Amino acid sequence: MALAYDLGSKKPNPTTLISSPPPHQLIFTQDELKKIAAYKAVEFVESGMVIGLGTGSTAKHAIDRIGELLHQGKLSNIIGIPTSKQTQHQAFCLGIPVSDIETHPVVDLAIDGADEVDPDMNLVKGRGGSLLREKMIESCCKKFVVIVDESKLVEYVGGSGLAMPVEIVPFCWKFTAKKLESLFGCVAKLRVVMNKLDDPYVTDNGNYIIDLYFKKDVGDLRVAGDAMLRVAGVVEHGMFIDMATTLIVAGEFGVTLRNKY
Ligand SMILES: O=C[C@H](O)[C@H](O)[C@H](O)COP(=O)(O)O
Repeated sequence: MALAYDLGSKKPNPTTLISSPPPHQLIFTQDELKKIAAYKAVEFVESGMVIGLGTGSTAKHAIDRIGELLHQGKLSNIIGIPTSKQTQHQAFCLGIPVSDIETHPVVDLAIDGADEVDPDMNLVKGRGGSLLREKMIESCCKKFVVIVDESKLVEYVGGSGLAMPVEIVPFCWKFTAKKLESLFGCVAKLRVVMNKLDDPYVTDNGNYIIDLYFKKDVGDLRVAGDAMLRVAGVVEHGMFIDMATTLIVAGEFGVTLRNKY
């Protein structure tokens, strides 16, 4: 075992390198790295577990793998809790039995991707539009395994310069967007359907997404998150603060695994 990089964090680094790149280094595509991280996470899945099934291109690989292991008889009695309609459909197609957190309020393990991961394992999620259901499910799981390729690692939340998604109610959305802009000095854009610039993107919950673009670090994440939630019209934000318990990163250096708790 060897210790891996820590992205400049001053804290002791508990990251463990669990596999090294092959001697004649292969170049993996980003999707291959996502798949490597996803397969590693599925090693945590045991028969009889209730599993939170994430959303997005990385989580998709994990769900495919769970379906494969079920069909091979290597896993049994799994119950999946999908974090989106898209994931529910995937689980259905793979024959993974599904439920929800009303019927199964205790989730053993959730596996999901992320858009950004900071050195404290705080996340940005929701660029795929599923942040609300993800947060509802992943906040009640015993273990939350986040799977990413190395491109998702940032020095601070918002550090990629890309969107920080916020789910809002459609009613007077421009008013809510302006409030968020003036509160944080950021740029707020309504998410629209790809190739249909006049059609707002509508979440599984019938809401809109406002993407915030910050010019600098938002500072204390809890303070910023609480301030967002105090804006009437905001349903939830995409910062997942202190929720991830395990982080699996796949990169050209190999795969690292880091436990927070
Ligand atoms: O709403 C989408 C989710 O938060 C995804 O987990 C996140 O956007 C990462 O997606 P991907 O694995 O496709 O990069």
